[in-house]
Amino acid sequence: MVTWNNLDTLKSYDKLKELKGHVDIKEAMAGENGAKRVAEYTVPMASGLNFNYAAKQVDDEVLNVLAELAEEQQLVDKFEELYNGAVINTGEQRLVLHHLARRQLGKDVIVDGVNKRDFYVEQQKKAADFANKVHAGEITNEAGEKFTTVVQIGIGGSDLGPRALYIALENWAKTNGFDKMEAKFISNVDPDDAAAVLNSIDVSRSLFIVVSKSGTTLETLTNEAFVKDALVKAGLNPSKHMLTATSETSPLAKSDDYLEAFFMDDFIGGRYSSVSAVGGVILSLAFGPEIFARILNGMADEDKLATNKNIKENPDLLDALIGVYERNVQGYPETAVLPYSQALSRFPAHLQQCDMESNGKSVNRFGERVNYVTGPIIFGEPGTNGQHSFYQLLHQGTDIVPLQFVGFKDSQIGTDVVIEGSTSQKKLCANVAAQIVAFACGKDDENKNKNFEGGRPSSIIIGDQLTPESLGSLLAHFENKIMFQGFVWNVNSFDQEGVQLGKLLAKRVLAHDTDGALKAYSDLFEI
Ligand SMILES: O=P(O)(O)OC[C@H]1O[C@](O)(CO)[C@@H](O)[C@@H]1O
Repeated sequence: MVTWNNLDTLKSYDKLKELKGHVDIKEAMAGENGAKRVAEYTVPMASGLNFNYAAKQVDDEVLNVLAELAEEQQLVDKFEELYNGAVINTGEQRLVLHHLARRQLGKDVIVDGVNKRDFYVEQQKKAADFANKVHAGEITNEAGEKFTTVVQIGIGGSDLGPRALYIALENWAKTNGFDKMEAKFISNVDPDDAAAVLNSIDVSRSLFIVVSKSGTTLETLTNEAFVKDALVKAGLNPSKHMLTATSETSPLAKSDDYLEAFFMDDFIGGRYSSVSAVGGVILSLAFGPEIFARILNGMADEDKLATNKNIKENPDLLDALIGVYERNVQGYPETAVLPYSQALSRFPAHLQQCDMESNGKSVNRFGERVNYVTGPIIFGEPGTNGQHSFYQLLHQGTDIVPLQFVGFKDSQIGTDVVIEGSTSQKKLCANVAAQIVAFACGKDDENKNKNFEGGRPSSIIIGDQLTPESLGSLLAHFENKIMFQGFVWNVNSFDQEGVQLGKLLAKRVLAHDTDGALKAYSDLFEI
């Protein structure tokens, strides 16, 4: 049986606070010591990935206390409660079942007589069957022509994850013959977003998936109407081009305006929903069902590692614990995710929602304000581009920002060129290796303007190539890291009350039900 306690009630946390500044990473990474750490401080992940934390400010003493904290806070036990169907989402009194959508880790989870694993598998098969019929030309447009393009209409978790995963594999799919359909995304209520996509495709050959778990999101419903208007103006019947992915209780579920409806339930939160129909329909249409299945397999293999109570064999838990040490003991408010892979260009954006909408909380799961900091600010861009953008601050700024690099030995397309003795891929990898050492070890210079203090922590997740499996394992790693950190902070990582007020005020503006500052700002836009 688990107990839910605040971080500052734990004896291990008191011990951890005593270890502030305990490791001078500049010293620890110098010379051959550094080489030994790089070899020692690494944990295998799934799908051939490895989590290397040599440049993080930890040693065996810190790691031992982190292991005590994991045990005292019952982190893996709480994960087991979650995947066995406990009501972990206390804010909405819901189960949290996104792991079950990729593979069953524990017991059967039965809700209202329905086996939830069977439900998820059934919806994945429905998406696969539909996609196969579209690819085979069995489902066509009214003129009998094959559909060539699929457009997802959604926002937040109904956009960010699926879009990041599509972009991550788009070139891999083209290189390996899995590019079945072109995919596009409409998310913002800004009319230019939808108009630009509509202007870039042949709407007569396009399918549109209206993706909204709630079925009530203003931007998505507005963009659905925007697209329907374009279809009608093109002389097309929208109901022959529109699909929906929504919860069974949403208003969209009852509409017959759709060629097909795919369902998710209330137990997979939007920011964790790429494994549901939210990601499954568009990825199965774009790449084929087997590729979506391979992503899920990569996720499931990483989830399995997360059930290990030995933190040195559990990369997701270890990364989470080091992040708590950096946030709550070292006092770093931010962290950056820096993938040295252009294909992961939207992955940091997805992690911003996944992490900050999960752990950006100041009350615990019982509604009591906590007296310690919780979720960090997440940002990031692919390398090497970030080096020409915000790395100045990362290297010489007054704030220390812990860094999370991701890198691959091989590119996806394989086209490369040797210039001055090295390929572009080698240049990319050389840069990320160099950055880790530059941040950790710095460079002494009498000219303080040219001095690099070093002592700036980073980790790297490194793999051979970004494939469906390694992408899945990478995504699961961060999802599980966020979950474990939420357990440490005793917050509910699975609701999002903080996004509701803005929506309500926007509705008041549009209904001209405003006063005070709200009216004044509305007047500025002549609404
Ligand atoms: O899928 P829906 O219900 O349209 O919600 C879209 C997004 O809006 C939020 O509810 C708030 O940002 C997210 O949690 C969610 O992913």
